[in-house]
Amino acid sequence: PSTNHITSRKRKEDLEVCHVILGELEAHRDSWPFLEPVDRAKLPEYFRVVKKPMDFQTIRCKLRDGRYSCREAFASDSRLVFSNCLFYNEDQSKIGMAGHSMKNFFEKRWSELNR
Ligand SMILES: CO[C@H](O)CCc1ccc(O)cc1
Repeated sequence: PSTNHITSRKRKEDLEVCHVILGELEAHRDSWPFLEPVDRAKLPEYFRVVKKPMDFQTIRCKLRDGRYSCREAFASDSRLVFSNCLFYNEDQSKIGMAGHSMKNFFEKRWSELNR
């Protein structure tokens, strides 16, 4: 089969993995700080320090709009959610602890689905 046939099957497999993981991230009990973009009106200073804000709703829209070329691009945005959180919040804060929990959950599931 031609290479683009292979790449399109690989791309379909990649997108399925992303849908599975994103669904689990959204359903996780500790996902609450990350479900929607940080509110620029409520927290303007957040956008002065966090250069690349990211959240699960934005990732869902990008996935739906076919804006992830491969599973690694999806993983990169997912990891951005957690690195932003741990940059902005103390480790022992409620949101900091949620960030650690979600990062650990993501990396565990990511390694399981990419074995
Ligand atoms: C994903 O949430 C962001 O890290 C902002 C966290 C935050 C929001 C309100 C506050 O009073 C403090 C931290």
